[in-house]
Amino acid sequence: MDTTPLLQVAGVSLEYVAGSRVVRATHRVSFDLHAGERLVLLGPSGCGKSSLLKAMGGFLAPREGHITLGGAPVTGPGPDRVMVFQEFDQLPPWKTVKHNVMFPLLASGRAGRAEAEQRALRVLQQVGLAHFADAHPHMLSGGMKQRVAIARALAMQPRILLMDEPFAALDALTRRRMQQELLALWAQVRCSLVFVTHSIEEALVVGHRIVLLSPHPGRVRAELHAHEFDLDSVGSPAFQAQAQRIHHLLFEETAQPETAAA
Ligand SMILES: Nc1ncnc2c1ncn2[C@@H]1O[C@H](COP(=O)(O)OP(=O)(O)OP(=O)(O)O)[C@@H](O)[C@H]1O
Repeated sequence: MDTTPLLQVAGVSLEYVAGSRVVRATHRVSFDLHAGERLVLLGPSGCGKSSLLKAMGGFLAPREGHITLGGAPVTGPGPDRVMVFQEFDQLPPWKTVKHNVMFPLLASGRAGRAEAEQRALRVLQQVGLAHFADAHPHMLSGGMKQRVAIARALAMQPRILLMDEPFAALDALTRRRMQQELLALWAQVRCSLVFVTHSIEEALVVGHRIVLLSPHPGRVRAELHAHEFDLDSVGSPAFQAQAQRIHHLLFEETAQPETAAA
């Protein structure tokens, strides 16, 4: 793995202004993302995980601190960073599955029609939905819709895939299967991934590294390695011990910020 960070989040505070009220979502958060790394942002509801993804996506400018991608400041959205959301309705319902996948390629000018179609069919094959290319989203299950959203993101061949609790609305079995599929897909494409969750187990399975955020406004409480864990290690003593440790760090209100390696 390259040692120069691909993305740097340095001392980033994020705020929302609603009338005269200012809501601070994160306070001086710093972490790096390396090329080909799977990084998880884990923390309780409201700690600013989604806000950090928005900022990395270029949709929210830091109030203080800065975000750089390949050494250049992030000043807005770009096709090098794509987002996958939790909601099943992120696919325009009037477009077929194939056209949903082709749309960002065409809209961003990344590909002409023939290449967009070719890429769409290839990624749909990768996510096991080649037979549903001409179906409309309402004909798909929640898991299938999320597969289309992932295919649409991967078709863009982004440098960074930003995923905001993509499996949180799925039943437990489907969620497990989707985690497995995501890891298999990642092994093929090896793009950099930032994955937001508030599930400790999911964080350990998906992440090479976990940035643990404290409650609102989010601060970095700890950084932990999770390279050694996958779906097969769920339930093992080492997995349980690391899950316990994270649980303790998340819920121990008096704990001081620390940097910890597993
Ligand atoms: N558009 C907005 N306007 C005002 N405040 C906002 C807005 N979006 C988020 N916030 C506030 O910023 C804080 C962080 O929200 P954010 O959604 O980033 O947290 P989160 O960790 O992703 O939460 P969850 O896990 O519940 O999705 C919260 O206090 C939230 O109320």
